[in-house]
Amino acid sequence: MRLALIAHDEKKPDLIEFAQNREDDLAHFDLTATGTTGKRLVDATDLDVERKQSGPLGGDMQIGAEIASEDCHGVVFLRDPLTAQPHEPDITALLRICDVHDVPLATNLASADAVLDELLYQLDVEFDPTE
Ligand SMILES: O=C(CO)COP(=O)(O)O
Repeated sequence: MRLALIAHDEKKPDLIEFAQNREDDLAHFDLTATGTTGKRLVDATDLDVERKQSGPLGGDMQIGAEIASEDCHGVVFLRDPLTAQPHEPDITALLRICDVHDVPLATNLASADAVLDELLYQLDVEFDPTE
C-alpha cells in the first residue's frame, strides 16, 4: 500500500515529528514524498522514501498523477494555511484528485494519525490469513 507524505516548510517539523513517532507504523507502507519533504524524512528517520520533485517544481502533480492511476492509497499533506504558495493550483488539484478517487487525505496532524490508523487497519484486513 502506497502512502504519500508532504509538508509545507512551516509544517515540516510537525511531519518529521509525526514520522519519528510513528516510524514503525509507516515502515509498513511504500512511501513517497515531495522532494524537500522526502529529503528531510530520509535524514531524520530510517524510512525508505521515494522522492518526487519539490512541490513548486511539480511534486504535488506527480503524486496527483499516481492517485489518478490508483497507485497511491493515502496522503498526509500538512499544508501551511497561513502562507500563500506559488503553486497553489497544483495543491488544489492534488486535494481535488484525492476526492475524485476517494483517497484518504489528512491535512493536519490530528487527522494524520486517524488516516494512518485506518490504513493500517486496511493492511491488516488485506493480509488477514483467516479471511
Ligand atoms: O510544496 C510542497 C507541497 O505543495 C512540498 O514540497 P517540498 O516537499 O519539496 O517542500
